[in-house]
Amino acid sequence: MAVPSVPFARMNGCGNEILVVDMRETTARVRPDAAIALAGRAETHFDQIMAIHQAKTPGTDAYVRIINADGSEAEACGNGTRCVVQALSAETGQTRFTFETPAGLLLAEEHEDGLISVDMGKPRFGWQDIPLAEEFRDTRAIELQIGPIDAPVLHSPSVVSMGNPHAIFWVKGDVDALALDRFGPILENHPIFPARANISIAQITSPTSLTMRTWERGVGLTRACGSAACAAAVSAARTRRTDREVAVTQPGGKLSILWREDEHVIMTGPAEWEWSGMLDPETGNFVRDAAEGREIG
Ligand SMILES: N[C@@H](CCC[C@H](N)C(=O)O)C(=O)O
Repeated sequence: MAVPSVPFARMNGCGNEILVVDMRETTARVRPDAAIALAGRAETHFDQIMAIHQAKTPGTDAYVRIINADGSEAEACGNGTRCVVQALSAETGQTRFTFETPAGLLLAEEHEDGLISVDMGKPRFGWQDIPLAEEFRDTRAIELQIGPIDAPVLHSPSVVSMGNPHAIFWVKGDVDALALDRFGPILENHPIFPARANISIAQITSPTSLTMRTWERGVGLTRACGSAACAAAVSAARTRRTDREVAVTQPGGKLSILWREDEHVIMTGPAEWEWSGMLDPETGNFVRDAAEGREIG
């Protein structure tokens, strides 16, 4: 039986390329093959698909699945969540949302200035939570390095779960100077990370700011990664490199991250709509809307 097409919007959060797909009127799912096909085309190339499904739990606004460009599913996506907020608030005027994801609940709010805050929950630091393949008592700096044994290029990352696994390598110099495209895939798939990991390199630029780049699990190099920004901010504060509130600069833009005293991490930043269309979630075939409308529903 043919699956009806569903509306989708091409958006970005600080340059993180997002397809917001509205699955609320169908029981179908975005198939991994369809995602891979969409990621492979220049026009619909994306880092994550945010598939919005009917809410499963009373009190929540939607159930959201997060699909990486390689068809794998992720537990968290900060930049994509802001895009979902913007798409739904454009449709309904609602500004506060509670989303359910496979990893739990996310609270989000659009502010008057258009910026969007997402409560990304509490970071987890236990080695089984991240997860790591073996016990590390101190996850502020684990024994892992890349490059010659006596002159490693990258070493001793902080590791943390923001719902999804992150490793942050601290560097003194320019984050653009390192070949993350070469080291990223090796580290993402390193045996120490049984669920793979998002790999970032970060430079502290002041007690309230850092600059970073990320090799995303299931994607590759991205212009921004919200959960990685949270992971870096939390790890920087935890290792006394910065305060608990920092401005994070990534190639695609800036995010503000606050690690509150109650341990919740609040990420604030923009989301941008680009264009809309209709999509077959089983094949990845799509048509662009002729008239550039604003809503996805
Ligand atoms: N871009 C996202 C993170 C997406 C998920 C990640 N690739 C994973 O597999 O964990 C963000 O903004 O957080």
